[in-house]
Amino acid sequence: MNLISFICAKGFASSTDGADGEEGVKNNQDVEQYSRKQLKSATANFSSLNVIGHGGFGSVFKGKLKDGKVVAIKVLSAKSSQGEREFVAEIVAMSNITHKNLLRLRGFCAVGSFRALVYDYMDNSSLAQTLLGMHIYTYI
Ligand SMILES: Nc1ncnc2c1ncn2[C@@H]1O[C@H](COP(=O)(O)OP(=O)(O)OP(=O)(O)O)[C@@H](O)[C@H]1O
Repeated sequence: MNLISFICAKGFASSTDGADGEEGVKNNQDVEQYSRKQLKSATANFSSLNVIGHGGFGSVFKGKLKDGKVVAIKVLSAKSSQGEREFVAEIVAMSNITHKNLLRLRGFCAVGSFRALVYDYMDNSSLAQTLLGMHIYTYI
């Protein structure tokens, strides 16, 4: 059994909604397994127009799923130092946490050598609101 099969066998992949928006830290939110086709159609075939950032994992695309949900899709780059273990570790760790101040991992895609993580999209204004809500002040 490979690592991705392990995730699925453990029951992380599901098509039902998790405890979105609930307060407190919850365990085992549902994490969906997306097909590459679903992510392609969400991002207009991973159009460079939809690239919103780059991180250690690879490029991040803004996308819209069939259900209308706007998401951030992190596609693992061949150049990334992160590999299969880090990919699986992120899914296992994030699927165990639901908190109003943390981005929700909605799902993942693992087809052939293609790997992607799908998060709720957060725009700058909601990020600023979250930070204000956390009462973060800077002292000079
Ligand atoms: N859920 C999200 N919603 C909106 N934009 C996002 C989201 N996740 C990532 N981004 C954008 O993509 C960029 C890269 O994010 P990413 O998490 O891959 O890298 P990072 O924050 O530099 O962390 P790391 O070094 O761990 O890869 C961010 O700076 C942000 O602009």
